[in-house]
Amino acid sequence: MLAPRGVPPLSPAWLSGTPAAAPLHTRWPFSTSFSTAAATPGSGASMTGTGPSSTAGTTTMGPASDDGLDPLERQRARRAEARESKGPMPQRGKLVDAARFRAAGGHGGAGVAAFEPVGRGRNLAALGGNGGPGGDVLVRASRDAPGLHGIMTSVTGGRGGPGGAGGQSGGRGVDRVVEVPLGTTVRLGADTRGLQQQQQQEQREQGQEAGAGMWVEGGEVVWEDVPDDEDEDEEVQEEDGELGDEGEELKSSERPGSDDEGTTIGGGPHGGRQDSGVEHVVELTQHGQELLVARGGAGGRGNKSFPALAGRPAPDTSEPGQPGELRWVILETRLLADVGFVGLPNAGKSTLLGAITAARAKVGAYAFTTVRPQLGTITFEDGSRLVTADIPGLVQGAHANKGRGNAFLRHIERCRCLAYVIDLSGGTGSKQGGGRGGGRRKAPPRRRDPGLEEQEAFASLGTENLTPAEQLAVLQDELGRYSPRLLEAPALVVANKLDAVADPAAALAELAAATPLPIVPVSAAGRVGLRRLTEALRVVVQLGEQRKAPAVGPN
Ligand SMILES: Nc1nc2c(ncn2[C@@H]2O[C@H](COP(=O)(O)OP(=O)(O)OP(=O)(O)O)[C@@H](O)[C@H]2O)c(=O)[nH]1
Ligand SMILES: [Mg+2]
Repeated sequence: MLAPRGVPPLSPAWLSGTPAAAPLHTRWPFSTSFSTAAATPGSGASMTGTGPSSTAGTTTMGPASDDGLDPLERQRARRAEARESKGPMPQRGKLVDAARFRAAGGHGGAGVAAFEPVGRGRNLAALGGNGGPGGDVLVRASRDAPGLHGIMTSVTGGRGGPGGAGGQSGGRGVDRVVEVPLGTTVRLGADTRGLQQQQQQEQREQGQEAGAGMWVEGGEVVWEDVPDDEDEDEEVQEEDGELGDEGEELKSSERPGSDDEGTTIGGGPHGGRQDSGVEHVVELTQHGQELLVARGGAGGRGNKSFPALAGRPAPDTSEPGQPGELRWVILETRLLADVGFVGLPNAGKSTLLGAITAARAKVGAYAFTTVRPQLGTITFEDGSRLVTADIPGLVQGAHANKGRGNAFLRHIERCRCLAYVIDLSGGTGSKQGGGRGGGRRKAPPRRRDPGLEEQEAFASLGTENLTPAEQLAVLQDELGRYSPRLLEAPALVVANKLDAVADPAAALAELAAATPLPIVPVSAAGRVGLRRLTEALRVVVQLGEQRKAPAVGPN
């Protein structure tokens, strides 16, 4: 079946006043010549893929000294240190547009009881210092944060240092910062530790708990009913475990307005269902904007801070530090990637993602090998980064939800720029080329998702029967019918499978005649033209940003 004609012409307004009919588009600041002989693996960009990188604690700090801590507290400190030394627990490289982590303010340092002889040694003065406050956990918006896919599952502020003899106060615990992309919505759950303490306080006030309070034991104040935060930690850890290989990515039922894919957030930060217990919703839009999500606990008082009564021995009372706030933090971002790969099934999108980033998306010579968007990061020599998303293949009728097209179109909507990935060998009758599996077609593996059976019914709608220009027409038609705004996104065309075409120049010229968009010829499998492609993607994103600039000004 041929693609529908009469696709609305793309407006190349963002490429000011340039001719549209050149066979290869020379207006780009990179060369459009190509050679099938010279493989250009990678690019000036290094391929960092989807590795964890977005969470940045400013520093980590174990307990400075356990002096003055009781054995239980020392054990906790050791365990906390061991947990810290394990480093971040990255989430897997697949799409994450919502993530959740547990934020725990650092435990306050213990105050100490210490004495100094006064009056020819006959009396003792109390000189035990206060413990330092625990470090806070903050969420900071950064234009360099690649996405939410590297967020740690649990972030704990540094522990406050214990007070010292001689009246010295303990040091402040180190703050931990989680970096998120601009436009991330942060939803803060209730402070579970605070709530627990509040409940216990209420129970005490109602007299249900006789004898609740504090007493001095072995020179230290013991608080009755202070919750055992270590046990609480264990509970949370178990909960982490239950999330299994989904990491902390939210289940769709936990997200406001999420679709069956579990990846799209509808209704905006305030439009969706409120998660129970969620107290605050804040959107971080400015680079460097910070939100304190869990405050560190107060340091305990040393005995120098307790009143000395005349004629009585110096007070030997000191307090342990207070635990920090503990709450779930839910992060959501609407922007999925800088560039989305849009193409029919089998066009080679996943192969391309794997070739220009370190992401290892599954590749197969059958339609719908990719069932969920995959992310990869290109890191350029100057340190700048681009996040690319491999979106599952679209079929004709996607706008009417054929082949689960709506879910995929929603992902496309959330990409800054688009790269139409076209199989240059399509519709030529040639049987070479990976589009046809290089002659060997693998059977689709068993998949867990029952909805995919429907997709398999569309397996014949890959690139096989359509010429490059027809593929592009189908894609643009589907995007335009779903949302005309999608056709205004900055875009380029990636003419893939160059190696599988007998006369690439003719095929490219034919494609160029059908679109004003820049065309970058590549062979993802042969690793040809990849450097030029990554540079071109960077230009598209930059041009998109320039174009956007006046639009965001005051109107
Ligand atoms: N000859 C040739 N084959 C390629 C090239 N790029 C991809 N292929 C083959 O094309 C087939 C489909 O590749 P994928 O990367 O899985 O295609 P896709 O667009 O991700 O497909 P879906 O996930 O189903 O949408 C595989 O057999 C690849 O080996 C290329 O540059 N040249
Ligand atoms: Mg794929």
